Amino acid sequence: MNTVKKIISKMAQTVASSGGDLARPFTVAVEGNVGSGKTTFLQHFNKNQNVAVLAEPIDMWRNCSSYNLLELMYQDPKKWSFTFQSYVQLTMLRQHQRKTRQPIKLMERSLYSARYCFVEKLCRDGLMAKPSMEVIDQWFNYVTKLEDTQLDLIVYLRTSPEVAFERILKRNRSEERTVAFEYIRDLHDIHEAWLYNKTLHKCKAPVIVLNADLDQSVIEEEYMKFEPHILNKIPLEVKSL
Ligand SMILES: Nc1ncnc2c1ncn2[C@@H]1O[C@H](COP(=O)(O)OP(=O)(O)OP(=O)(O)O)[C@@H](O)[C@H]1O
Repeated sequence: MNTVKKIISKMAQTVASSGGDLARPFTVAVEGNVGSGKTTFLQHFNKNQNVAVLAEPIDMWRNCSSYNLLELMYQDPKKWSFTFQSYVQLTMLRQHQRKTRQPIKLMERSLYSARYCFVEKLCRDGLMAKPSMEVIDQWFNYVTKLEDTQLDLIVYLRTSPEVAFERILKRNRSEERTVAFEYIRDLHDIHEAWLYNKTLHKCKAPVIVLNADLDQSVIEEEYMKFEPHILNKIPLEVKSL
């Protein structure tokens, strides 16, 4: 056996004995406003056998030992936001740490959008008390230093707030019936500041921006344009945001 074959064979044995979980996979977070089409985007990659697709743990938020934390948060944000965000942080951390056999991991949202977009919004609206923010932040700072929580790429599904809001109205999710356009507009502005204008918070991963206003009938073409980067076939230059 030549040397290269020996190395490959040794690597294969090591991977097999470790259950396929050697290094952190190439990790991509799919971000964008509520209603931006993250689910549709993930479905496109679901068929690829090199990609582990991790949907947002929204079902867990709706059923935490039978409590619907998402609904409680929308009904009374002042009372329930800390509880909800604590649980979001825990469930997101689990997603980041989930072992996968595939070399690419595509996550719907991340610890980062929870903190930089949603907690940011609660803070701006005065809906989360300062001591609660401090606890969320200390947890966040601690867990985002772990190797498992690092991101290699962010895909930003960029929509106009009007389109996102229209989609939310159309899907008619029961917990979201009280969502106002202003909420979506503010979340849009925060996503823009974080991922487009890069004026809010630091993040080490490069960002790909997709036009997610496009109709479902043509959006596949937009996905295909960026697919080689998402599948890490053409790595993007790493720049600090
Ligand atoms: N960290 C968070 N804090 C508060 N609410 C959150 C948080 N993450 C998600 N949500 C809420 O959970 C619901 C799901 O929103 P999200 O944008 O994550 O997915 P989505 O709208 O189902 O995705 P898409 O429509 O892009 O496929 C929304 O009602 C959103 O407001």
